[in-house]
Amino acid sequence: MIKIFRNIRRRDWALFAGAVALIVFQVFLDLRLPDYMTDITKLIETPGSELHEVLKAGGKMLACALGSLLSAGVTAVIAAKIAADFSAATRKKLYDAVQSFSMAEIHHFSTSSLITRMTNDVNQVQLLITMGMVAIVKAPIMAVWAITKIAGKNAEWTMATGVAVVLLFVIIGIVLWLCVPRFRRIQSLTDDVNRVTREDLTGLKVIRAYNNTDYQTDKFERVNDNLTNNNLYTGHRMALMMPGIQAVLNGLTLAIYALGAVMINNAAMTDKITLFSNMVVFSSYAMQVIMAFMLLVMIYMIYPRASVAAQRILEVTDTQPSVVSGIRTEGAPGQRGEIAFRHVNFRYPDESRDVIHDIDFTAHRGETIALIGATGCGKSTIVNLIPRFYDTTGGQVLVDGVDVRDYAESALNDKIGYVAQSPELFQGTIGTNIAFGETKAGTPNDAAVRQAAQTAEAASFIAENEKGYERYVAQSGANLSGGQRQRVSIARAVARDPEILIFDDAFSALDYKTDRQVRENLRTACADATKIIVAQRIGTIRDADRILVIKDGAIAGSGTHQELMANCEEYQQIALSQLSKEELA
Ligand SMILES: Nc1ncnc2c1ncn2[C@@H]1O[C@H](COP(=O)(O)OP(=O)(O)OP(=O)(O)O)[C@@H](O)[C@H]1O
Repeated sequence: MIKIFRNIRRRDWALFAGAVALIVFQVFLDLRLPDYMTDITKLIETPGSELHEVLKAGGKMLACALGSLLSAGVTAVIAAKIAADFSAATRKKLYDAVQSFSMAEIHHFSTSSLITRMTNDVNQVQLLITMGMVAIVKAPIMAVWAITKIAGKNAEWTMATGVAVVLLFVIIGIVLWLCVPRFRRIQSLTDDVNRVTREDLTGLKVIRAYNNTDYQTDKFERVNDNLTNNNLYTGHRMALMMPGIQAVLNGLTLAIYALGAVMINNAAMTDKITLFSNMVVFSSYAMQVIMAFMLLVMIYMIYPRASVAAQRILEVTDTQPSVVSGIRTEGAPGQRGEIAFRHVNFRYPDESRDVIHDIDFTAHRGETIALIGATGCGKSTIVNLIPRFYDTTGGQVLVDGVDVRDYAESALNDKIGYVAQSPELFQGTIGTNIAFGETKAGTPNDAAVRQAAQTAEAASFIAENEKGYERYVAQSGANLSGGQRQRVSIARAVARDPEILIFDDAFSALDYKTDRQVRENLRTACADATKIIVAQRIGTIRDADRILVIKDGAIAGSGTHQELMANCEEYQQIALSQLSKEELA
């Protein structure tokens, strides 16, 4: 827990020191109140006392109360500021950590859990700082100070206060024993609610089309009920605690007054008023002692959840990304657009077997290399190793003669234009989406954006809309068709003018005519770039310089369309399943 407080900014520690001074001042003022009360009682007891003397003592009491109020207000403002700064810094740290993660870490934590950790978990720790900071500092100071004030005053009353404190601890102990394990579960149960909600929202169309709203609703209700029941359990027990504490408080006042009544009754006439005044003063100090312990209770209520939240945050920020950036900014001299796989194997984290085996091929500058094979055979996995979404578990991937692991992340990314299987667009405009890729030369300019849109056959549909490149794109490109999204994402890759273009099944939503046209455009506009094309359609890849046939994660055949038709059975099967013999001839 303490480790997470390193995220408190240095200048906020200075504020914290100021808050501690204010809290000490506040406790001092609070504990002066009973002293002035003693003065007033003494003045009333003393014959001949003047009213203005009583008013003067009363005025001091009022000033102390107002001073204490003001200090408490300023302290609360400082605590809120420190907590808000802490949250901002922690969220930034989490964001940076997530940005540095490879797909392996993202899958390990899961997207929904990462979102809960960045929002809800940070809020829990923020709450602890806002409410707990004052309590943690104030409670011990107040308890010790108040105890020294009452110590040695009266054995019976001190004993009653001691019993009340012990009772308080017993009540709090029992409630916390029951609740802490449940507090610990709240965060993971919140993860579950987020996960199901996210799945519901992203799959809304499918859920409705399959009349499966009830199934998903059941799923949601289950996780929602788990969280609700957990909250109810802790809520009910915590609710019992407050009346318990109240009873102890009232019981203590009653005990002090009952003991006082007996003492006053047995005392000589002259001592009765002094004893009465002592009793009133003692009971106010005793209340301060109890209040100090109640402040600690508040921390106990927030601490377990905040502690779990802090652990979850630290799990993310302490995780070292499995893909670590190298330092090379350039490839081997004279090399450009060269990709070489050297006996590459790969196994996904937590899986028991390799999904690709001994992949070995070289792609030269300007070549088009295609990967084809049955679904799930490992095509995407192979191309994902080039931009280092994952690192190989055996062998080497070289770009321009240098192992991809040796490149600085941005230098490697600069060389690559990647088009994913499901095109991911961002909220903005068509123009901002195509110009999305930063390169060494900066953001692609308007001319590059327009040229890329031409190459990707996107220019015509962009021109159809009156806003053109300023047309609004919703989150994930939800207001564009599948084919339009694919064309914008192809244009985005082309606009970077990269050495290497990777198309992971990126033509699947295009009609045959557009598919052919885009490939022709790429051949001329990106003649220098090495193109790696993953595809399911023979038509998309038959003109490639080399086609790799992938079967069960290994290369089952390699050559041109003609060569493979002549000597690769797997390729022939795929080809004949899609095209007639005449078309293939
Ligand atoms: N993140 C992952 N964790 C574990 N296994 C995975 C992961 N992603 C993919 N796989 C598995 O790896 C194998 C290869 O998947 P990959 O996506 O590379 O196939 P593909 O040939 O591109 O398929 P498709 O043509 O259907 O897109 C599959 O068996 C798949 O289940």
